[in-house]
Amino acid sequence: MSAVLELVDVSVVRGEKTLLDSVNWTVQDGERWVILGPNGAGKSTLLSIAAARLHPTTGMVDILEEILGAVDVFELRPRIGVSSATLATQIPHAETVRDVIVTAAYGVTGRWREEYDESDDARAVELLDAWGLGDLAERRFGTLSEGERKRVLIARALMTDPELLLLDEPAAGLDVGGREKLVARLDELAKDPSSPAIVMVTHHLEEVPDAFTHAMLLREGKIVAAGPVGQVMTQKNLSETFNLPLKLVKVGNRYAAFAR
Ligand SMILES: Nc1ncnc2c1ncn2[C@@H]1O[C@H](COP(=O)(O)OP(=O)(O)OP(=O)(O)O)[C@@H](O)[C@H]1O
Repeated sequence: MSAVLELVDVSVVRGEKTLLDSVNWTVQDGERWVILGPNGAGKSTLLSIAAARLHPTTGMVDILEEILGAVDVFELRPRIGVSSATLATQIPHAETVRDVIVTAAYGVTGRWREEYDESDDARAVELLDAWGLGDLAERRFGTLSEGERKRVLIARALMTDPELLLLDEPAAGLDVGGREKLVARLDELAKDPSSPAIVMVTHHLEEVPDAFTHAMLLREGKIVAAGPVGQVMTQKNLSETFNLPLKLVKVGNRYAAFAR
C-alpha cells in the first residue's frame, strides 16, 4: 500500500476564522473513507484541498505523490475524480448524459469541438452500463431526476480512471429508495479492488456503505477521531462531533443515530 493523500499539520484560515485546524491525515491506496461532521465543520474545505482546488494556509499536502504548491495542478487534477453539487451546477442542462460523462476526458463541462477517440467512447459506454444509465444516454442532463443526476456525476468522476475519487454528499436530496440504491452501488464500488481510493463526505450515518473501511469525524475544523470505521463510529465520538447526546444504532455494518 502507498499513500494517495497525506496532510501534515494543515490549517486553512480566512480572516478571523479557522476552517481547518492542524489536520494530520493519511489515505492509503485501497482505503475507502467517509468524512462525517455537522454543517460548517470544514468537510468541503478538506475535500477541496484533496481535490487540489485549494491550498492550505499552512502545512503540507501530498496528493498522489505530488506536493501541492510544487506541482502543476492542471496535470494533477485529471488524476482525481470529483463528484459534487458545485460541479452539477456547471453542467449545461441541455447536455446529453453521454456527453456529461465523456467530456470529463478533457476536464470540461459542455461538449464543443474536442475530439474523442474510440477508447473514450468505449469508456463512457462502460460507465453508462455500470451505473444503470444505458437507457438514459441520449437524455438531457436537465431532465433527469436527482437520483439519476447523482449517478451521472459519479460515472463522470470515474471517466478518467482516477487514482483518487472524491464524493461530496453523493446521496443529498435523494428519497429513501434512491439513497439505498446509491449506497448499494457505492458499496459495490468500494468492494471492487480495482476501484481507486475513495473519500466521501456526508452528514448522515445512514449513507455510509458497509464496505467503507475508514472514517474521520470533523468538528469546527478539527479531527475528533479518524481511523478504521469500527473504532471511530462510537456513540461517544459521534455525540462529541455533533455536539448532541446521540444513540448509535448498528444494523449489519450500517449505522444510524438518534438524539438520546
Ligand atoms: N472564504 C471564507 N471566509 C470565511 N469563512 C468561510 C469561508 N469559506 C468557508 N467558510 C466557513 O468555513 C466553515 C467550513 O465550511 P465548509 O463548507 O468546509 O463546511 P462543511 O463541513 O462542508 O459544511 P456543510 O456540511 O454545511 O456543507 C463554515 O463555517 C463556512 O461558513
